Amino acid sequence: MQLFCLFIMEKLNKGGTTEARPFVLYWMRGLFVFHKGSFVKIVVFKRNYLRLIGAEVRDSCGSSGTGETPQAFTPRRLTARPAESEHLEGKSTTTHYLVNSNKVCESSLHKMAENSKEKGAGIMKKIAFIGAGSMAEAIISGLVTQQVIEPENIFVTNKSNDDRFVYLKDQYGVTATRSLQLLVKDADLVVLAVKPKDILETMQSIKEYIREEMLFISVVAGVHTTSLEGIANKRFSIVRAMPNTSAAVGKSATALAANCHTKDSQLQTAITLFETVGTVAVVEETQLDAVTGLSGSGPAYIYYLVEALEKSAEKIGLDSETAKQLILQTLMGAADMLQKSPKTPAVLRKEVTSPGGTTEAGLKALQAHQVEDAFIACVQEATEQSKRMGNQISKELAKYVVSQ
Ligand SMILES: NC(=O)C1=CN([C@@H]2O[C@H](COP(=O)(O)OP(=O)(O)OC[C@H]3O[C@@H](n4cnc5c(N)ncnc54)[C@H](O)[C@@H]3O)[C@@H](O)[C@H]2O)C=CC1
Ligand SMILES: O=C(O)[C@@H]1CCC=N1
Repeated sequence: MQLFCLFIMEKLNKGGTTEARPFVLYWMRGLFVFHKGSFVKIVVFKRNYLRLIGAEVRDSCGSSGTGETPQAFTPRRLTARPAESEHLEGKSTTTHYLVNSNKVCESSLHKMAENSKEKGAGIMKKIAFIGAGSMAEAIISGLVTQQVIEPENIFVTNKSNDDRFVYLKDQYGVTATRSLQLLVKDADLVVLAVKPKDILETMQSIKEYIREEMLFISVVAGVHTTSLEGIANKRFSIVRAMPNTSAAVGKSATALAANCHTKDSQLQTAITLFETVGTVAVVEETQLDAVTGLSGSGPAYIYYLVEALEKSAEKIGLDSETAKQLILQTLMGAADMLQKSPKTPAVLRKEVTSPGGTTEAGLKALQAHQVEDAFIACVQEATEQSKRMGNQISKELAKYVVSQ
């Protein structure tokens, strides 16, 4: 089984570049903690750095983003929690208490949390969340847990769910309001966390409150910064973020991309914010579709693998509880090996594979079913879908901008 984990890691890496390894590894670890439920912790693995992959991006500044946007001169790093689908109706799937179970990382974690607090204390006086769902709650939980900002200075709004307001107030002590003026007034940072389908309506309702000096963070999949600027009909600092649901356990692998109006200090604020819920990589905006296909959607691929392993365990006669425990520990062990060992996934895989042994027989079955190709196609298709969604929304917004 451990071998299968290494195999998946190898295949997912093949869909991108070797630079994707820390990213893949980080979300795998996040999944395991999320899956295990009771062993929850916040870990800010700042050593997981990603390098910028040079990419051309057109922005509202009318120029290529390469070398001009703040990310071009900022160290690229991995650092990064989910919450309200409307169906949750006030309830939450987010784990609220974050306990550090990793002794090795303890001192550096505390140091980093202190750094985040220090940075946050100076930069974040008021944060407004538009959308009070899974992603918003995940981030709020990280900020409150790490005492980056006083909870009452976190303002949230949603479309119509009052139970959700009560829940968030009780759980985190945040200020919930439907007054957009109160929400955004004096906010240094606005986090847009609505579904892509609600973007037009949301931006229309808040555009009059957007000020040039404010930092706007969008976690909305696929929606380009130029589309957000276009609909607001003004130029302002926007950082797009692509976290994943492992943010719920402080283990998101988040990627950020800033538009050309974003100051370096504002990008640092965004990094600090997402470091409270995991790791952060700074990329060009054009890379966000790939990030979405790899690590944004990534948790689902691993859950799918676990479902398949659970089915296989049943077929070979193991009881489900024993199988669950074996699968989870094998996943966690493989993730730890990948993180702590200098060996590549391929070398680690070979170490499990005795010539003529069981592993070799199992791997042959995977190859016969073209599992490698399937994983590569999976990540590529998810990436293409992110592009398609983004382009479709850009077109819809363009129609709106022209006709308004
Ligand atoms: N679920 C995931 O794994 C990930 C999701 N994302 C992105 O995060 C965003 C939010 O996702 P979730 O939190 O899962 O969604 P959700 O459905 O849980 O929450 C959406 C929130 O937006 C609010 N909303 C809708 N229209 C509004 C309006 N006009 N004004 C104010 N609030 C409004 C809803 O009331 C709700 O509170 C999406 O754009 C998604 O692409 C990004 C990364 C991963
Ligand atoms: O499936 C989706 O579209 C969103 C974006 C990344 C994860 N979930």
